[in-house]
Amino acid sequence: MAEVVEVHKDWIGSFPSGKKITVVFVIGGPGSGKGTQCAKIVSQFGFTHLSAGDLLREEVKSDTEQGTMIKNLMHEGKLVPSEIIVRLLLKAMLASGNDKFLIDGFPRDEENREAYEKIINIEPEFVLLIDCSREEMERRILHRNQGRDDDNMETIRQRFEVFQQSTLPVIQHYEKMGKLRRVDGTRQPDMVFEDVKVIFAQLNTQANEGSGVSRVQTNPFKRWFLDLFCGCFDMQDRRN
Ligand SMILES: Nc1ncnc2c1ncn2[C@@H]1O[C@H](COP(=O)(O)OP(=O)(O)O)[C@@H](O)[C@H]1O
Ligand SMILES: Nc1ccn([C@@H]2O[C@H](COP(=O)(O)OP(=O)(O)O)[C@@H](O)[C@H]2O)c(=O)n1
Repeated sequence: MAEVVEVHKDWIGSFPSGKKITVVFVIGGPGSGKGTQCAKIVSQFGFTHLSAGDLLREEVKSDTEQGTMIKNLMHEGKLVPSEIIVRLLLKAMLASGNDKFLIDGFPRDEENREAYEKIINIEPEFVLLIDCSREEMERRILHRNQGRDDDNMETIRQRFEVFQQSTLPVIQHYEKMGKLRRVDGTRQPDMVFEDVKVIFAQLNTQANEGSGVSRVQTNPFKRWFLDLFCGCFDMQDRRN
């Protein structure tokens, strides 16, 4: 008789053990340009972009009780329970097959962060904060024209409130850990990306240094000096 294996109903899956998974959180006020910068990061650095807001909007389309609950909370500019968003993130991460993730619009509060640590628990490499003035964010949202139910003055006010009250403690947490990377998001998108690029390029350098790639290969000057030095002593095969 076949053995009956009871699978826990909430089980989503897990990453293969030993595989290095890179996570970067992207946070900022509503309309600060998170989605805009994430699109640029994806095309240049090969990350999978997961927008917490987009995953929730997708869930709203499913005609379920949970979908209706999420729809109402988003319409009011309030946060959806953390466990829901963390499970949606994990599902999307596993489905992507990638190992580099940009998680946009998350964590929005300490509860989000704790649920992530409990369920996914992959330490972010760093947290990119896009800084922008409230007036500029408001102007951008009101011109966004994506037909979003929450892009109206009353909901925008509540979303700013949530950012001030709930997201700032998360920012302070990562700042204390030395993980916060702040960029000035009030400038044109390409100008903002110039700074973002420098931050992500450092991540690539760290990865090379931590992998089997020779450190010497990452620095052309060192490479040139060692070639010269080794050439003098006929050490061509031992230089790395
Ligand atoms: N640096 C920028 N300067 C001017 N407009 C921007 C900039 N970044 C984004 N936008 C525009 O502002 C709106 C909000 O940007 P978006 O990336 O959707 O923000 P978020 O994901 O943070 O809510 C969009 O219409 C976008 O095209
Ligand atoms: N971690 C998250 C992210 C978004 N959300 C909900 O999704 C809404 C839209 O988030 P978003 O990231 O798409 O948009 P912005 O407010 O950043 O423009 C928020 O106002 C929340 O209602 C959430 O509850 N929890």
